[in-house]
Amino acid sequence: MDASSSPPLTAPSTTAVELAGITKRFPGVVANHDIHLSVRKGTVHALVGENGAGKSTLMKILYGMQKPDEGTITVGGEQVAFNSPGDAIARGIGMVHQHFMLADNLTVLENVVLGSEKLYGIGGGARKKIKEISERYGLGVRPDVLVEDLGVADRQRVEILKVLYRGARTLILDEPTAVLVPQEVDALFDNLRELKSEGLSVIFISHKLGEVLSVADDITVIRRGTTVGTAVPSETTPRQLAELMVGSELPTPETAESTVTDRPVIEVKGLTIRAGGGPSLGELAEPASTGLLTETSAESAAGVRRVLDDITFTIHAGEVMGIAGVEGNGQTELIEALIGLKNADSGSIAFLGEDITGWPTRKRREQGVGYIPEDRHRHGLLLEAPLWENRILGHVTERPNAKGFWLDPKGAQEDTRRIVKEYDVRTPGIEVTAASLSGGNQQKLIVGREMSHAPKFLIAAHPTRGVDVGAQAAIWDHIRAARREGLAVLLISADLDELIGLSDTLRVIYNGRLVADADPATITPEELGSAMTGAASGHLEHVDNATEGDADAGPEDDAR
Ligand SMILES: Nc1ncnc2c1ncn2[C@@H]1O[C@H](COP(=O)(O)OP(=O)(O)OP(=O)(O)O)[C@@H](O)[C@H]1O
Repeated sequence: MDASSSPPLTAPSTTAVELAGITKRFPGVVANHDIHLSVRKGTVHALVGENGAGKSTLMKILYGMQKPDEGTITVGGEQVAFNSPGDAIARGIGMVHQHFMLADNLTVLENVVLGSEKLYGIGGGARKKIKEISERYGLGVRPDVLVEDLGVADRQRVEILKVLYRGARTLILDEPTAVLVPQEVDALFDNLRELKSEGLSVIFISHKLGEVLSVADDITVIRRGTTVGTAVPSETTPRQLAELMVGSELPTPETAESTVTDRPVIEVKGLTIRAGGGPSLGELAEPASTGLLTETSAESAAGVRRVLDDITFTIHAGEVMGIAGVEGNGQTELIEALIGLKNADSGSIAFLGEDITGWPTRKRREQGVGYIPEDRHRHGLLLEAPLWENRILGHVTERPNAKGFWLDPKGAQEDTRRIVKEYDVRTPGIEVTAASLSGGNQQKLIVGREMSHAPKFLIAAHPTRGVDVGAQAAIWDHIRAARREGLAVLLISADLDELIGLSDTLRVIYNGRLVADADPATITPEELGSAMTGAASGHLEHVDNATEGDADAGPEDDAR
């Protein structure tokens, strides 16, 4: 592709992109029905709607990943037909996916030029162009750092730069703020304003309606596959926007009183995992993610880096303990150690008074540990299997999926129907594959499955990621109801409103250590965000791990 093939800056029309009468059918579902979307140049245009409303489908059509059954696409005043993302890119359409697609072991420059070597070469020319784009839009991207050394927000900026490098004039951002802390969201919005001021357009998909109202110039609402209207951000409240999405009035959420007891359900003492160490127990395990942990306090004097460093906590029946932290600070390893996918180098885990440190994953699950995984595609679902088989996943030996030693498909199928109904999973049936569900509906299925086994301890990683506001409230209600019955929950979430709203106790993880406690009743998302990035805050009680509890993490502790 040639950079000069992107549309000229001064096209006569003020409309960047127009989708008209778009219809797209899948077996049993009309994903888009006569959709209209008109994106003005130099604006941020938000696309909102419930899970399964048809947002991703519409964007896949605009990005050339899927072909519409009916309707037209117009870019810069000219009607186009895309057969592939390459065609869309050539017309100045770029997409930043929710799951970043960068290669960790390559530099920023290598990642950016990969597949686009013809544009500006792979050396000086490319470096110059990257610097130029970075400066022009205030992205602060350095071409020669390794992607694995970058945090989530920096990776996102590299993704944005990558599409700009390919000549994008309209950028599609799919839930870009789901993984960012509030300060990073502000920085992203500054970047978007820079893009706008240069005449570029952004299509912004998000379930966070407050953010939508603060950043969008125009809003299009999609309901059940059809455009139901537009909203003017300055004249709309988040609640009104949600009601427009749903098509009815929203119930006011109930306020939840504390249900915390003094009965310990899970007791973790001195849990330590060194980088690269600890073979996995489960067949689903993945290699240790080192994330941001490249230096500083998690490194012992002996030079052995710890991705989890002397973690000690207790969660009681009826308690939700939230852990706040920027992604990559040890959360993944903590979750995997608790569910039995990763061995600890030292420390112990007790469940209802019994030491389960060496137990395999299946035994933990059978005894009442529920698990909503971080990455639903990798650990939560068999994408190509039907919904009812996904109901069985992780619970092969348990009722209603098994009778004695035998699988009970009928039992699983019946119960899948119940989950679909109770958790409002929008699907034409239980025989369709998990891959054909929208992202939010996949998440609802997983939450429904895990809650159905009446867990005593639930490991909930981003339980409502990608889920719309109505479904989020419903999932919170399910978790709160189980908490009243004595469920203990470890909640890890990038959504700080969720952490603050759902947690009884709140702790901050940084460089593999629990560094501070926060009171969910008084802390604000901004204060919590600062604490997560290592900054001090008056509303936090800083914890000295070494003196907490009676854990003994071993002799190497002295080295710190
Ligand atoms: N490849 C496919 N095969 C079958 N059905 C599909 C496929 N892709 C999407 N669908 C269906 O089309 C509808 C719209 O899905 P889409 O992913 O566009 O929703 P969405 O608005 O992006 O939802 P979410 O907010 O949950 O991401 C859903 O009912 C979904 O199940």
